[in-house]
Amino acid sequence: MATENKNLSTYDKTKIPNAKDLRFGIVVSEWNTEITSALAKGAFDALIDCGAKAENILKWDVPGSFELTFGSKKMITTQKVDAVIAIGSVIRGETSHFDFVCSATAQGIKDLNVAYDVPVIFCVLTDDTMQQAKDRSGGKHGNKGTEAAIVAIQMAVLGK
Ligand SMILES: Nc1c(NC[C@H](O)[C@H](O)[C@H](O)CO)[nH]c(=O)[nH]c1=O
Ligand SMILES: CC(=O)[C@@H](O)COP(=O)(O)O
Repeated sequence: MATENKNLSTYDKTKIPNAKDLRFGIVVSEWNTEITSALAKGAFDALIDCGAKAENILKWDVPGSFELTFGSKKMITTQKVDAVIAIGSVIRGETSHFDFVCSATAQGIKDLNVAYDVPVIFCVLTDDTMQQAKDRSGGKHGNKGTEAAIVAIQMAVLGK
């Protein structure tokens, strides 16, 4: 289902585990900070709405989406967190650099989920235009940060 047919911000709180005892890391890329800041707010607000304590949410910034893998690994290996949300916004430019950044970031985050026992949630927008990014970070399609927060809670309690 394409995003245009699914609002990214809708969730049924009665079906989400309470996050009061969970600790979260949020690693945020500074590229396209207008977008990534909105995604991070959406994620933070949703975690709080689902019972998480503000003092149990640790936020780090990294330069770009390519650095999300290292930043998330550092978070996992040095901090006590039950899940990490990796937030980025990659917007296509004139060259193929977009493809390399998107692929490397997706593969890197996937690799972390294989190598470690802490879920890392892929909250990286990969858009052709700034408008598409705005639409998915609090615009007409909702906020992918909200969606990522709900996934983080669900994955943090999986198997427990
Ligand atoms: N063009 C975008 C980038 N590029 C920067 C890379 O992510 C990386 O920081 C650099 O290659 C140094 O390693 N990053 C984004 O997050 N979004 C972009 O649109
Ligand atoms: C995703 C990118 O790295 C891209 O925004 C860089 O732009 P360009 O391909 O025009 O150098």
